[in-house]
Amino acid sequence: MNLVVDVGNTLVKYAVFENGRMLHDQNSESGLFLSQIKELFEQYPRIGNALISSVGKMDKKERDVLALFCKVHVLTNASKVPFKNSYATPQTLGVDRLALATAAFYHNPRGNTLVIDAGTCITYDLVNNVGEFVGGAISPGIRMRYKAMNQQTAGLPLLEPTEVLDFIGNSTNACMHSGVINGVSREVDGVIDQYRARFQHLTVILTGGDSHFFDKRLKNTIFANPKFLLEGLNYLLEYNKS
Ligand SMILES: Nc1ncnc2c1ncn2[C@@H]1O[C@H](COP(=O)(O)OP(=O)(O)O)[C@@H](O)[C@H]1O
Ligand SMILES: CC(C)(COP(=O)(O)O)[C@@H](O)C(=O)NCCC(=O)O
Repeated sequence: MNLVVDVGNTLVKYAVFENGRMLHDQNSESGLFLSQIKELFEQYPRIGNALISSVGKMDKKERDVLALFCKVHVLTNASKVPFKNSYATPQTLGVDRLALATAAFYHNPRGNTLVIDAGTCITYDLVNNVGEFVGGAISPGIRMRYKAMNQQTAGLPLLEPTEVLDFIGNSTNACMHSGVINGVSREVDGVIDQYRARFQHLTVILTGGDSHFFDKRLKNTIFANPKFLLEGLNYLLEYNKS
């Protein structure tokens, strides 16, 4: 059994796999993860290997505690990946994006795949039909846009994301929701169109904790897969075990 841990900039997500099948998955605020480890290993004592991917805050203590229970691998830019990495600065590429590209590669090995991950940031990652990660984009995430408007103005409140009824807002709150939610939907659709114009028969995967705020608004066809990154991590754990 494998345990994979994705430490993002907002949440820690983890999952237990056996023979490629996800048996359990959970979200946790970063401070809470440590207290959940013991319980997890009581429930799944056959976990033999764990892979940690972190672009957020996971300190050494958490890794050391995990290492008391099983063999721990840490995903780094030097880890083996099954695709060709053509990023010009592979040493600065987020390891979460390595996992997304790996999942794209295994799900669609001979096709062009764009993965959009709406988390703290929105990332776009393209793996082409010859198994090459070519890059993508990083843009501010949904909550980051709300926070930026609140923090960098004197008069705008901090809002929780919500459904937008019309793209024309008729109040401060409605205008902010339109700017963020309608704006992100337009951004994502526009970016997908750009990739479709360059890559034939493009498959688009949408994932990430904030994707549900705009997925229904997209005009492009996408496959929603909230567990895509965790699946990529399990592939990478198998690939790096030996
Ligand atoms: N328990 C939770 N605590 C905080 N945010 C949550 C929680 N459950 C879902 N979310 C949503 O998930 C988003 C984070 O998405 P995620 O893909 O986990 O980002 P990251 O990988 O950058 O940590 C948050 O912005 C929030 O809207
Ligand atoms: C872009 C990211 C901040 C996304 O992190 P997330 O929103 O998933 O928490 C992360 O992948 C990262 O720190 N990347 C390093 C820069 C790069 O990928 O080129």
